[in-house]
Amino acid sequence: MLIVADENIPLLDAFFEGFGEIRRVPGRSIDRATVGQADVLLVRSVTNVNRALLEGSNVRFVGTCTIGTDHLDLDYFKQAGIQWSSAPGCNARGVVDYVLGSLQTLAEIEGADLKQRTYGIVGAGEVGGRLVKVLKGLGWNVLVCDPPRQITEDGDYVSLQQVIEQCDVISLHTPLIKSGNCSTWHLFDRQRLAQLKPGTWLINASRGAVVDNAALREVLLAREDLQAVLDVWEGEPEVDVDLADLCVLATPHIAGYSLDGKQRGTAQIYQALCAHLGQEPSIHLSDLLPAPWLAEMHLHPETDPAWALATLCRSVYDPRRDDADFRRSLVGTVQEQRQAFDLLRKHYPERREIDGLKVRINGESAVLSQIVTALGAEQL
Ligand SMILES: NC(=O)c1ccc[n+]([C@@H]2O[C@H](COP(=O)([O-])OP(=O)(O)OC[C@H]3O[C@@H](n4cnc5c(N)ncnc54)[C@H](O)[C@@H]3O)[C@@H](O)[C@H]2O)c1
Ligand SMILES: O=C(O)[C@H](O)[C@H](O)COP(=O)(O)O
Repeated sequence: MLIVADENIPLLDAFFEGFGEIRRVPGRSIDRATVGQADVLLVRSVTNVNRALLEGSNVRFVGTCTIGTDHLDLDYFKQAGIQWSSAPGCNARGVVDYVLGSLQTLAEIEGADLKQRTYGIVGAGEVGGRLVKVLKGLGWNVLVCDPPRQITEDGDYVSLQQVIEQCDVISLHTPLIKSGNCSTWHLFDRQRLAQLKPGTWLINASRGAVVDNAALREVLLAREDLQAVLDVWEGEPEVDVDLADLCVLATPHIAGYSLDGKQRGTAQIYQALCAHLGQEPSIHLSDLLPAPWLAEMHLHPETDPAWALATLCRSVYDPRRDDADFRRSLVGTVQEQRQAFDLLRKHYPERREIDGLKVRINGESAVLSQIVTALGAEQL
């Protein structure tokens, strides 16, 4: 069996060498010639997989080690009888950590009290759902907008208009859907952006085109009260540098890039390929993930809760370093910037999720205990 795989998929040998030959290719270079003889194609989000790529090839299984599927032509797969799998939820916790770390930076810059703000989560699936749980666990005021879920489930959902009118912080976690009733392409267009409440913080770690980037640039120029955090960009790896300059935090699509999340993505696709081939999975991620660098923290029971929250969030992930690295890369020609965007992602430093962190409170403190539990760390 020949497996053609994006070279940036971690643990390729560990999970897939037993199936046959693995041919590693840069994701943006995967073309018809590369996949022609392949039986299995393993990609990340940068490879568009469609009829133009696959027609006439041997490929019968496509795996994407990502949550997003907007780079896959699923209608064509169905028509052509090609099996496929994504990795739902694999890096969702990494994105939650990114949002939490961003909130700490925003609060610091604005001198704001995070618990006094109203949060609007747009899209409450794998990522948004986990984020809602953490924010509600902290006792914060959260509004959730998810029209597709609202139609099929009971639950406390609000409209997008309510989010725009009532929320101080809006975090976007929808898929990129380009047509239909629940289209999210330019969900935040010029009109909606102009309606944001004074002082709103807008965070987008979903897909770039969920926000009209040109409109956001104009609105941010006109309204100094708004603050934006962008991890994803319309047209990435090309980035609107003027827009990046106007953001409080700007990062190169790394919100979900925890080591755990990336390796989990590979493991999920390995399991899906085993199922496709009717094999029992024999390789387990728990045997491969290294121990985290930071394993345990101790808190005095009288620790200031806001300091404890900030310290725990930032001990896991602080987006300011990624922001600084990214801003330094936004120089030179457009081609150089595109390459830098990909290189920052290819050589991303090790970052872990909070589940691996154990926290001991040296005495009784209900408020600290609530924070540790809400964040998802293990309280000793
Ligand atoms: N920046 C990153 O590194 C990163 C990492 C992981 C995921 N993502 C992206 O984040 C997004 C969310 O991922 P997920 O795993 O939570 O997806 P998901 O499919 O689990 O959840 C998406 C939710 O959005 C809802 N939704 C759909 N249309 C909507 C609309 N018009 N308005 C409001 N809600 C709507 C769906 O009902 C669903 O509950 C995706 O775009 C994914 O590609 C980005
Ligand atoms: O959809 C996802 O899972 C994320 O956006 C993921 O972080 C994309 O990363 P990539 O595949 O581009 O490396």
